[in-house]
Amino acid sequence: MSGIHDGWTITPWTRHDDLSVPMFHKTHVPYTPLPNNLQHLEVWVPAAYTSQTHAESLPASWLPPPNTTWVIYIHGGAWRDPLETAADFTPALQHLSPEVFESKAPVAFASISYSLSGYPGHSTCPSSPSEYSRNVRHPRHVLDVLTGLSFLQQRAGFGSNYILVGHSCGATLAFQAALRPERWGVDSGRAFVEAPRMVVGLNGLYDLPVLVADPGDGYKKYCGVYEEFVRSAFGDDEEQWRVVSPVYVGDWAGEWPGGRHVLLVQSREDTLVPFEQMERLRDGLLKSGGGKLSVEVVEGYGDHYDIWKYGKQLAGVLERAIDVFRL
Ligand SMILES: N[C@@H](CC(=O)c1ccccc1NC=O)C(=O)O
Repeated sequence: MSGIHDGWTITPWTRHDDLSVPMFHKTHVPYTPLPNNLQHLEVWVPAAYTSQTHAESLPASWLPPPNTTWVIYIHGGAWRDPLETAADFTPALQHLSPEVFESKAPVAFASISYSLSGYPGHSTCPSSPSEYSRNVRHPRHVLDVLTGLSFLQQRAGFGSNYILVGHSCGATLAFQAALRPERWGVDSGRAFVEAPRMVVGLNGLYDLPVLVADPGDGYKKYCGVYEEFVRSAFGDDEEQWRVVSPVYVGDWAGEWPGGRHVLLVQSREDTLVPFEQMERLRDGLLKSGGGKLSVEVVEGYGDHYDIWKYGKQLAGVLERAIDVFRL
């Protein structure tokens, strides 16, 4: 694990003083042995948790303490837009209140990049058929996320002590990643991945058949776009669209036994994702989540991308999530 091909040790820590508190950052850490262009992740750890608060660098092999709670982000972009990346998490890290780090329980952050589906019609960055990282289909997206989580867990040893946060299709992926991995064709004997105790969904896509067929007033003009990206990511078998949608999970308590908290954030001003997507998942979680899963809904504000673009709103959501998680 610590050989020369290990993605953790080949990637240096660099110090960043432009975030809410000084942090050490690893960028583009490959989480699989022969990574494509998108199979990498970002890591940030507050400098206060190192023994050298004022140091300019750390040994690349350094790891935060094993009792650290991790907050791990999955970006959106309809499973296909290369302009949304793991770096979308940065504005939130700039806006977090420094008080978050005054607790004795340390917090670190990661953001996972993953392979995308084809987007030959992108206005500025069309995919070409030869780009391996931009021509995958489900379950590759969620398997990449699970591989990234497993990579981090094997190194940093945090187990289920983490909050998985996703925006838009990243929220879909976060809930998929919380379910038993066998669902996505992972052999449980080989897949060392522990589910999160908390998932935070931001302006998420949770019911793909309804999104494509009947998204409601104000959203019908996007039916063609929804259908195009759903077909690109999940293929033409409409039964599959149901199988992959979190809304149709019949037994949350059984499929995510370690789940303790869900926080759903949706803006009514979101011009791309109908509010009803969140309401349908909320109802499903309340119905079969069992006694151990708490579900909280927060109304967000602004348009679809505003929540992460102007990091203040996402920072507030993370502060709330960390508070609930620590209860
Ligand atoms: N920028 C994306 C559009 C997009 O991300 C999107 C559009 C409608 C509903 C949800 C979306 N994103 C979810 O991840 C694209 O060009 O496909």
